[in-house]
Amino acid sequence: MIIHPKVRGFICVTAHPTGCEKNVQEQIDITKASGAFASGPKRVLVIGASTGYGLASRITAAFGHGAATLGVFLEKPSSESKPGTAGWYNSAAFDKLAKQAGLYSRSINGDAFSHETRQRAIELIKNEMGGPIDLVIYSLASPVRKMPDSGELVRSALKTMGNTFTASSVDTNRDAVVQATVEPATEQEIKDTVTVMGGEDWALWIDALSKAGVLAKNATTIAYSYVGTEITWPIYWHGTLGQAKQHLDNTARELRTHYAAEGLHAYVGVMKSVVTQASSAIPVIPLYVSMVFRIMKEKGIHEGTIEQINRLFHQFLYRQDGKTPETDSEGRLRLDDWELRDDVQQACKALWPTVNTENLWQNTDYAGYKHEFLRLFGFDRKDVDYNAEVNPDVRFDVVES
Ligand SMILES: NC(=O)c1ccc[n+]([C@@H]2O[C@H](COP(=O)([O-])OP(=O)(O)OC[C@H]3O[C@@H](n4cnc5c(N)ncnc54)[C@H](O)[C@@H]3O)[C@@H](O)[C@H]2O)c1
Repeated sequence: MIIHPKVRGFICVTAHPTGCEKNVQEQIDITKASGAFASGPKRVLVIGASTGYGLASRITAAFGHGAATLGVFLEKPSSESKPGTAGWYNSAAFDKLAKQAGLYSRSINGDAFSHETRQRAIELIKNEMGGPIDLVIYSLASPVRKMPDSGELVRSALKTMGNTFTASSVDTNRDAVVQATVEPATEQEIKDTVTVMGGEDWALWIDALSKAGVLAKNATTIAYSYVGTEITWPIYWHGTLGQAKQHLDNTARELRTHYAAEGLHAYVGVMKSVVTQASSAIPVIPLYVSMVFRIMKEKGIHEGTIEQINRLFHQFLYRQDGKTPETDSEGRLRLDDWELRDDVQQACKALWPTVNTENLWQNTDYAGYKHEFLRLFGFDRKDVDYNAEVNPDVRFDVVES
């Protein structure tokens, strides 16, 4: 099959296996080059392990610390007419490269919200991993959750609260700056978004692992969050997603209290904005990312997904001096500290009202955004011949759930 990008709205419906493998290799190389890690986790469970922050976490744990990793994700292999998803190819590449490096790697392809998937994970930990999990990364991004007991499908809504909000956004199909209007959510939509993207499922995972005796004493768990800035607050932090993320903050507090005797360290990690499949789908974010990337690159403080997670492990979770990580007043780890620096945000605020379709490419890093978006699916790499035949049917050691 010859595979080229086919972009539909904010998603690319094709992915390239060779490009995805090279992306994974590149993240491994960056992790290795980021220096020796202090003592770290031994057995790691990553929920949402195939793309974005979850994949970067799996790579950092395995190739930075030599940890055994169990990854959970929901991806599709290739079919007769279609290549597999990027997360499928990333996970296949990770599995191959981890095994080549002598690292334990297992993957479950299934719905992380279901009790069955939790049971599958517990069985694998008990039967194969040789000890309990000492780090649980929760990195799911999903628009829908099938409730584990009732089977009901609950959908999240990307909406504001209170008033309709209109702001500049970029239509990535037409490369045009447009005005995007986001409607206020109903009470039900707010509740549903919290059900899908809040902390309930994270707590169910921790409960299940703990009850099954496969969570180590003094284990760490972290769920990723986003707070952002005044520019994105109306759509994110002050919108339905922000409500869900505040629920995540509450869940972290509850987990710390509930599992105090077990010494569980439960954190929310507030991350910077990066280009992922999840963030591309949120109005305003791609334009904000194009702006803030330009400013952070100019200041020499730009980080991508893997650099953020490397820093999370180095400077927060597994510090050389063995100290507990610094947190904000809410107990969260702030990896968005550089993005929120005053000089960065002042520059963003000054640039924001001036950006239009004509100056988009010059005044922002929109080119960088487009490039990174295609890279998510294994495209736009100079070292891959996209006109060459490639086998889309990539198999690896994966447990279907
Ligand atoms: N992208 C950003 O800029 C950004 C910034 C801060 C925080 N975050 C947070 O990081 C977390 C991960 O987001 P991302 O941007 O890396 O997203 P992503 O789209 O790259 O990854 C989502 C992962 O979830 C998995 N997944 C989705 N539904 C699933 C299901 N039902 N069962 C099993 N796996 C499922 C996917 O397979 C994938 O591995 C989210 O909580 C997000 O809010 C993202």
